[in-house]
Amino acid sequence: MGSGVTSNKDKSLRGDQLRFFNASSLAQDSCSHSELPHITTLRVLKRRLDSVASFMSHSLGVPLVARSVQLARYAGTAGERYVKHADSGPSNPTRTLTLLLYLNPNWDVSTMGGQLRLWPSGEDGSPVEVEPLMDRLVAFSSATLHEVLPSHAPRSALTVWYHSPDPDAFRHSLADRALRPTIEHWRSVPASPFLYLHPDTTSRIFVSVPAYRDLDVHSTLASLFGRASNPTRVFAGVLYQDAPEDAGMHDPTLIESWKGQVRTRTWHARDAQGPVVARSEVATMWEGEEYYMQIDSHMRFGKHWDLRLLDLIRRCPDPARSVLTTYPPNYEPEAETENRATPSDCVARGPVILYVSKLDDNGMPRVSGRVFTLSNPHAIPPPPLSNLLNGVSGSGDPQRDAQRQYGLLPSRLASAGFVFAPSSILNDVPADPTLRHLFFGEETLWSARAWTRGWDLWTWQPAAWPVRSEPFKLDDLVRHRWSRSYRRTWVGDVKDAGGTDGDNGQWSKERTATHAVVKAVLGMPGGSALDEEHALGGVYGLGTVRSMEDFGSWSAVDFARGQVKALGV
Ligand SMILES: O=C(O)CCC(=O)C(=O)O
Ligand SMILES: [Fe+2]
Repeated sequence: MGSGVTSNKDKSLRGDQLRFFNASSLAQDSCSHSELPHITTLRVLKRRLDSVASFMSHSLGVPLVARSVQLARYAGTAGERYVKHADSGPSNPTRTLTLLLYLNPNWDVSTMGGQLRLWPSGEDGSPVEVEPLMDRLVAFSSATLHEVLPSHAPRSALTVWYHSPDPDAFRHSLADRALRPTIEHWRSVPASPFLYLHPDTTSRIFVSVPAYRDLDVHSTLASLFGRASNPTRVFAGVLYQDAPEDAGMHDPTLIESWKGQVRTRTWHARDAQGPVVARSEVATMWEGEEYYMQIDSHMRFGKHWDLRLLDLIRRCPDPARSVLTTYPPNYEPEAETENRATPSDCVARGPVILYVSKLDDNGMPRVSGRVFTLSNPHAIPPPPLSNLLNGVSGSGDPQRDAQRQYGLLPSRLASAGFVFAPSSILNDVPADPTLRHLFFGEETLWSARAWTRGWDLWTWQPAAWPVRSEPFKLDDLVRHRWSRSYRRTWVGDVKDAGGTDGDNGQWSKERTATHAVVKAVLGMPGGSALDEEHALGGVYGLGTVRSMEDFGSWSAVDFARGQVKALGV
């Protein structure tokens, strides 16, 4: 297979040590036995680069073939560097596309240097710099001038060069087209290639789990801890709202290994007052963990979900004021396996876009989620893929950069069933315990409170994530069991007890009063008078950083008129 280690004679021009592999033999299993584990890893990484190249090849209509694979290591002991050069030239006329994947955990550019500097628009244009962070992928035309700045720590990268018969055609179609992807193209993108595992090794996560007579809650916890990279830094607060006949429903052995990290409280199901009140109760079990995650009691988690969320939030333009949220895809417990990836998981889905679909009969905004497609009128355009072409430069617009570089998409609304945010959100936008018996309406109200207090809402593209031997299955960060038929529900129990919509009992009265508060805070018709807590700037009211009018435009709801606006594409 590959040749041995080589290096350049003139270390001042190029100070790295190199190992080359033939792109096809890498794919064909012709290496020595002792090398096999490394080759397997390389193969996984290379396939990841190949899928990016294949996307670009399709988008631009230019065939691209992987020729050579290079592992390069700058020892970092003597400021090793690589001076300005292009990867293609007379000796390499068909080299077209350079894809680089950095393999440097814990890279700190302020002490280690080692940036890749590129001149995407030629030597007269301004250069862009890319930090060689773990798992970061950079793509550029091989004709682009670039250099590696002096490295003061060991710095490794995998490079694959792709060749085409006509590199100029490739370059020009890159330049001509902003690469506005069609949905077919976009769906074939291996999600965010920029996921990197530069790990946050200290943050703890508090997970809020209100449970109503849910026999799935311990399996949810087992998945939560079992699939985390660092389960010892995960803590759960569980509120069981159970009836006496539910005794024995929760198998303690499922959470035995983590019981020191599970804080519990139990209410009689009869005393349940809906999810918002339950979330408010669970919040009292928080003990200062840095992050807050709000989930439902019937969820499953993807491998390394903790690291992945910590990574994602760090890449939001304002990580301290950002909320990651989504309506997760469904799971069926019957289909659960260790790997949990089903054939359909191999198809890249778009991100889920949340929007207010209607106001219901009680005037409560209903939130819906749709998988993004270009034809979906509720869609926010996907990140343009031009970032793949000329290095990952900052555009000066942090929102755009987040979108472009990391597959983050701004979200109009937050879902109640999945929120991940710095735990300061617990102080800033606490669950409102006065919202008794509220079900629909919670999400829009909480979103408005968070947004007007300056919190940004984000969702993400589902990522291709290497899972065991199946490198490119989509392993979702989180899944949710959408069917309610397997369990008692709070709404169902209330109805059985006579608390239906037409009922004149206490429950209906209280719920109507709650709806009036929701409407009042949101500035909708039919609201009640606002008390101090719910007034503008009050603990359960709107914030003053952004206006409700702007939230209306953002979420496409005319709250004052009580109308849902049509969303433009
Ligand atoms: O490692 C890098 O950032 C770039 C390396 C490079 O330019 C090369 O090996 O040709
Ligand atoms: Fe290079």
